[in-house]
Amino acid sequence: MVVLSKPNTEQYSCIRNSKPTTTFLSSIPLIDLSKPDAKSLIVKACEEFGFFKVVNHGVPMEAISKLESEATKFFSLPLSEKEKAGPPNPFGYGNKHIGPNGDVGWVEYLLLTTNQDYNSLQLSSVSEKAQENFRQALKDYILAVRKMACEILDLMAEGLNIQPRNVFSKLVTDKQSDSVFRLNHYPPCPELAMNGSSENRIGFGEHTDPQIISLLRSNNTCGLQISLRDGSWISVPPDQTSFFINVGDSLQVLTNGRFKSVKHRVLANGFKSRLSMIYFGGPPLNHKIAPLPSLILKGKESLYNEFTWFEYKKSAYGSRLADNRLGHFERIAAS
Ligand SMILES: C=C1C[C@]23C[C@@]1(O)CC[C@H]2[C@@]12CC[C@H](O)[C@@](C)(C(=O)O1)[C@H]2[C@@H]3C(=O)O
Ligand SMILES: O=C(O)CCC(=O)C(=O)O
Ligand SMILES: [Fe+2]
Repeated sequence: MVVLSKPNTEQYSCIRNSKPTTTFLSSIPLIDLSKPDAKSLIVKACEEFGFFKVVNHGVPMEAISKLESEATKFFSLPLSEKEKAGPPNPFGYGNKHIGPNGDVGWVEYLLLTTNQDYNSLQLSSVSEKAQENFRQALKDYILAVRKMACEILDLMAEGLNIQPRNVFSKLVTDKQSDSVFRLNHYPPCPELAMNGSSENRIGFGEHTDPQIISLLRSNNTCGLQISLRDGSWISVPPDQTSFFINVGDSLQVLTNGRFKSVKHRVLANGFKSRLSMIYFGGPPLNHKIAPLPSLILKGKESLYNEFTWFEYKKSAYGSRLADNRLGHFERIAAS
């Protein structure tokens, strides 16, 4: 069992009597990637929610199970062993502290750059063989999930009627792509189990993802919520056989606000641990991000000032999780 060092309960955000947090949205957009209507349904989902669920995704169940089992082994190590892979600056093992600006959550994680030479990744002092198994599982999984990311990004371009078809996917296939991979482990939170109270505790605080696209797979433990435009929070029923896709801030800009970067968060659970694996597809650091000209509608203007991914990341790392990071780059409309 993973024991997190004793929490200072004051640090954690609790949510009581907020707008409904337990509603399960019966209609989270569901996309079957093998169906011909996938592209139009993806565009609709990105416009309405910035979020959808994918089946027939092509990621082999074997790659998923292998990584899940390696990650479970890693998070089961004693804290002192895991800490050998930390602190996260920004990459490495982290525990409760998220990012450099004081955010905390009931979570431990491993954050990696996908450009990493995994052979140099020292995960802990466990045997070389065990480390090699973990590295291989990471490589296989990331390769498969990046393929799916490209397929989805190509379908988005097709659905938006823009060319070339790889206008979005080429940013994540680029050798210099600044993509990130994250394993999050949310241990059961004993206080929630004891109280039997209606209180919730934050596992991972509300935020939008800064990159282009995020592909999330979790075990069967609930906790993920998305925010709707009216400010209400919707619980996403877990499904370990599917993937959940988020539009990131950069894709919102590339589409001039047509696709919405979805605000989301994770609530801790009193009884079950949650394990999630997220691939964040990002562009090369020097890539200039601005609305694609073909997506600026006639008579409309760009809603954003151009910035490089490096500039956006730098600004993001100076922000708190819940901050509106895109706000700094919004263009003030000329009156
Ligand atoms: C508080 C922070 C953590 C974060 C960097 C930031 O300063 C603001 C964005 C956060 C986020 C959210 C999505 C991803 O999990 C993440 C890796 C990312 O790219 O932006 C995290 C950052 C992090 O945990 O380092
Ligand atoms: O762990 C999860 O389920 C989601 C976490 C998340 O949103 C993130 O790491 O950016
Ligand atoms: Fe996220």
